Amino acid sequence: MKICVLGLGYIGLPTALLFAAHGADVVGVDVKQDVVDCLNHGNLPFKEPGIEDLYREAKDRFTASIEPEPADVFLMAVPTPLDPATKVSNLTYVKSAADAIVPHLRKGNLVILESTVPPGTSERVVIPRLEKSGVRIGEFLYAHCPERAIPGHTIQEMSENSRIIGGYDRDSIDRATSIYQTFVRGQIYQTDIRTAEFVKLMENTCRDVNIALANEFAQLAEECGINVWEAITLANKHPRVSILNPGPGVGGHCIAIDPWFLTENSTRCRMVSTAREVNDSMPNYLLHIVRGLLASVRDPVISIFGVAYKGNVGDTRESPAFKFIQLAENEGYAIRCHDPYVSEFPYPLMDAADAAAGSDCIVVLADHDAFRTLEPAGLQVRTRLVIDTRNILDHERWANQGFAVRVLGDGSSVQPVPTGEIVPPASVYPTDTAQSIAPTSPPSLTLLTQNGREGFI
Ligand SMILES: NC(=O)c1ccc[n+]([C@@H]2O[C@H](COP(=O)([O-])OP(=O)(O)OC[C@H]3O[C@@H](n4cnc5c(N)ncnc54)[C@H](O)[C@@H]3O)[C@@H](O)[C@H]2O)c1
Ligand SMILES: CC(=O)N[C@@H]1[C@@H](OP(=O)(O)OP(=O)(O)OC[C@H]2O[C@@H](n3ccc(=O)[nH]c3=O)[C@H](O)[C@@H]2O)O[C@H](CO)[C@@H](O)[C@@H]1O
Repeated sequence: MKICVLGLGYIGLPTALLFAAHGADVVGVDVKQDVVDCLNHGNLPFKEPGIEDLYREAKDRFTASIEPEPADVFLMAVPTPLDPATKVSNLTYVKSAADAIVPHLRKGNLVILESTVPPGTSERVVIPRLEKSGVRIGEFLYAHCPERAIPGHTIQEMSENSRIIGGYDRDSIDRATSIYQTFVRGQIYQTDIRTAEFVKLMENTCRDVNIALANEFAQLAEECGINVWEAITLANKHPRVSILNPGPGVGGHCIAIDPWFLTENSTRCRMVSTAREVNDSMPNYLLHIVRGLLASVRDPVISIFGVAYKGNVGDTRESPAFKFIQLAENEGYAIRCHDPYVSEFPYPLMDAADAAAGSDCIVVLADHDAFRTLEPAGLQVRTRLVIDTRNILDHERWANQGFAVRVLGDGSSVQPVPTGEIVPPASVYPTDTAQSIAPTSPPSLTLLTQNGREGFI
């Protein structure tokens, strides 16, 4: 069996390699020549746990190309971004991938769309484009098989998660099921195309709404003068309550985007868009906290630790860091960034010591494991203040080094501690040096447990 996978990004590449490692001949197609060259030279274009081992297993049956080739199965895993101005899905890449399949489409072929799309996209947009080949739907098979794997555990989850397969007809569903069964060990659930499109969006919208609730609880807890992390831990002891974690906002290529796909053709949705607004406003709320704490500091410098959209990934797509930096710069704060997982970012990335040098406030935005054990002893800051938006630092360790620790969602008061002797280095870059930016008294450590997550009862 030959499979042609269009789009060799975070989803398409691991999927292509899994098919190849399980016996299919796979040609992976990407419009980016550097991605194709990178793979054909035996290198991988991004990091993800387990991908090197998978590549070694798959490489004899995998080649990369800039152009699609005739195949038994065509699988599209191309981007489906959101237009930031209109909050409407941008289907350009899906359309161009479908058009690229057209010259090669034959009777009996199966076309699979893995990209996340608004309900109805397959029937209204993709299938009619594929039919321009002269082969009618029914003569070729079609399925929408949305991906559910979570970045950071993509390869493990691609094999172990259950999957939804929505097919045009019985043949489409059965054929797609048998192909995924080559490597999927989770249950496969079958349905129609539009339901599969809808289910994927419901899953991510559900998570977004629940994170928004946690973010609102964090703000309410601060008003009440209590610690939301302890409160969530206790509330989650209820057998039917499972509150998520607050944070600096929701990023990534999925959860910050997909709820808009669900609602773009509806006039009825209030909860979904309100949740988006709550999560999108978290960088504003965070800056409000910073502003209060640094009110008396002249020429304030903020050091951001963690610009990735979440912990332990190098992906910065839709990261709340972008909005926080933009807002802070607009108010005259100088920004210095550190992220041990990210290699490319529109702002210069520094090591922890350089990023903290002369800083008035370290703001932890991403919950990288590396930050849990971060040693503050050598950091030459000007004001000993750290804001932990993820409740992941070892607060006692920071407090022992004289830092005031402000935890998002903890309403106890915190006073920054000026060191008096440290000045910011001349290298603190002015506010306009980013090349471009995407569209985008001593600390009151009232946490009752280490990181306040478990065990206080
Ligand atoms: N990243 C995730 O964790 C995740 C999880 C579930 C679903 N999804 C969905 O999967 C889809 C792909 O996401 P991703 O994160 O892999 O995107 P990505 O940006 O990492 O990769 C997409 C790749 O497709 C290539 N491409 C664009 N147009 C093409 C074309 N016409 N032909 C061939 N290649 C083309 C791009 O150059 C890029 O390398 C999106 O719809 C996304 O919402 C992503
Ligand atoms: C339903 C679901 O699980 N879908 C997953 C999701 O993957 P993801 O990596 O985007 O998801 P998250 O890990 O939730 O991160 C999103 C953002 O929310 C922040 N966050 C998270 C939890 C929390 O309690 N508090 C927070 O503030 C976090 O920091 C980050 O910014 O979409 C993929 C593509 O569709 C899916 O395939 C994948 O299954």
